Amino acid sequence: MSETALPSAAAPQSGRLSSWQLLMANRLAAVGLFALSAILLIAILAPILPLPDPDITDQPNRLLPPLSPGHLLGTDHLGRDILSRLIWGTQVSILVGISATAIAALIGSLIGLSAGYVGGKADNIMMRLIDMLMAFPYILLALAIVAVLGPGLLNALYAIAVVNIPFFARNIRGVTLSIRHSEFVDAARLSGKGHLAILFTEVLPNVLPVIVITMSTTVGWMILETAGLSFLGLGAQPPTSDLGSMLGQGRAQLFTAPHVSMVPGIMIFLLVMSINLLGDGIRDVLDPRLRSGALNRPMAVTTIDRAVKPEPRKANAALLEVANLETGFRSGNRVNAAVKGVSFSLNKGECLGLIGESGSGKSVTALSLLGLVASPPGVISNGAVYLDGEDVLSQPDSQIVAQRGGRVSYVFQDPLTTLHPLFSVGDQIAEAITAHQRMDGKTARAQAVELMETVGIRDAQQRASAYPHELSGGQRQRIGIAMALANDPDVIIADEPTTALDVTVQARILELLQKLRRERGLALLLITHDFGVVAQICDRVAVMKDGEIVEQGETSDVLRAPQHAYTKRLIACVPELGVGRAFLDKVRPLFSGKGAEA
Ligand SMILES: Nc1ncnc2c1ncn2[C@@H]1O[C@H](COP(=O)(O)OP(=O)(O)OP(=O)(O)O)[C@@H](O)[C@H]1O
Repeated sequence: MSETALPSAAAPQSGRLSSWQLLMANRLAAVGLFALSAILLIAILAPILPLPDPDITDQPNRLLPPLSPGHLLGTDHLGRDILSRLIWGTQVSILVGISATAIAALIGSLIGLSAGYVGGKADNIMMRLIDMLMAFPYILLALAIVAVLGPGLLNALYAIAVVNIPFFARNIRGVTLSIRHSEFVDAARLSGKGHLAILFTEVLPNVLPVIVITMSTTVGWMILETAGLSFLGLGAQPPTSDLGSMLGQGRAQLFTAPHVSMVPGIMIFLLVMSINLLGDGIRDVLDPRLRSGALNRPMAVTTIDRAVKPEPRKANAALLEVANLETGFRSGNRVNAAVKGVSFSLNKGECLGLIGESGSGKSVTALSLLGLVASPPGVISNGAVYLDGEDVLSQPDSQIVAQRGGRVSYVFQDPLTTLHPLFSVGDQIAEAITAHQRMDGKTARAQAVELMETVGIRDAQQRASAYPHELSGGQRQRIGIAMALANDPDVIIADEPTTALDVTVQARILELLQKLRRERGLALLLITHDFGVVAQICDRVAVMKDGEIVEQGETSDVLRAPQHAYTKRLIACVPELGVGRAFLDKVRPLFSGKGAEA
């Protein structure tokens, strides 16, 4: 983690940027866009430019060099003006390339969408046919198609489109497969939507960016392939010419008049290069992670931009003390504060509950403690986090990384998303151990099994080989706790560790945390939105609202005499069993009163 200066608003790291800004921030894409725009403009303006007819031959003036009077780029072997042929030929090449891409994208995407969505036998048959197409070398296949249809620009276009259909079909099928059983698709199915409606309103919008990206990255390739067929005399037929046929006709004069073939060659290079650079840029812009700067992040560190550096605390400081912490998220030039001047402390063996409604800033506070708020866009703009009196946020990155999972560890809300799906849980706990301690794999694995026993997993030896998806929600959460305990930490931050679990499993997990706290003298920062949980295990509680702590104190005191209206409402939300209507009557005035805060 580093104390970095605020990057300029124009830099891609500065938060959410518009698509245009993001594209322009990518210099190569910007160069590609300007080069392509210039080429397109000239090609479009071809009919009104003062150019000689590209097909008029002039034998006495054949093979004139560039910069000859009246012929800026010289003439070819029939005395035709190369500049005029180049501009008209570029227009033809672009039109053919774009049309071939559109045809391949349309047919390939429809095949991919239906194969991926329907699955089963239909998918198998379609994909095997696609495999057969892909098994031929593409140029051979294109040549075979042109041989059957006959030479000509239109037939070359069809051939190039056909050989590229598999590319689209495979890509789109893959994406469709991955989303066809997503929750939102299942929800649409449950709502009674038909297959076609689901395919076009639920699946297609999610696949569209991939189609656009694939098109933008293949159009250059298709122009090149069409030029290849024309070069071989199978594409554009005289008098029509495209860049490939110009290149082919110049081949015979390669040594006597190299400009005849070099000029279209350079244009093909510029055209394909600019399209590819722009295509790569568009692909990056369409990736939502890039918009937040996620792909620019070098590592999990939070930018710290504090005007005032805090003093170290004196001796006898609390184990963990958070002083006036302010964390926000950059959006363009602004920083939107998510945590505003939060202060609390936690002693050895103590449990502090951090409670508040969704979005009140609990997780951002917890992640700020060891610089885990992703930057960009996160930034800590004020305050300090003291661990045994030393400000963690002033320490070098290596020291902070060593504290993570070492002295302070986290238990996250949903272990299914935080555990690696491809490694056994035993290996993952062992990895958490070896990340901080030197030991051989066998010892680490044995310790992992011990930890699994500590957190109450039966048949730990055997279950250590299980993968996360083979365990129940409660077991996975126990694995999360075992990983947090791996290096005997001083502080455990548990971010809503029981939210995803049913009440009986929740009670057992809370009991386990309580037991570990007593036995190991752990300090526990428990993040929750449930006062019932706080009442069950926390010594003290801090209530958060809109990024601020509005009230804190001993749990029993806060429960008995809450001071803030918001705390009263949170407490009132814990239902009492068997009270029924009386509970609703008690709660209703708290939420409908004129003075009640939103
Ligand atoms: N990456 C981000 N970019 C912009 N704003 C963010 C980001 N992450 C969090 N926020 C904002 O910070 C605020 C606090 O979020 P936080 O996740 O801390 O809430 P929370 O109290 O933990 O909520 P929950 O109980 O739902 O997990 C929210 O307004 C949220 O929109």
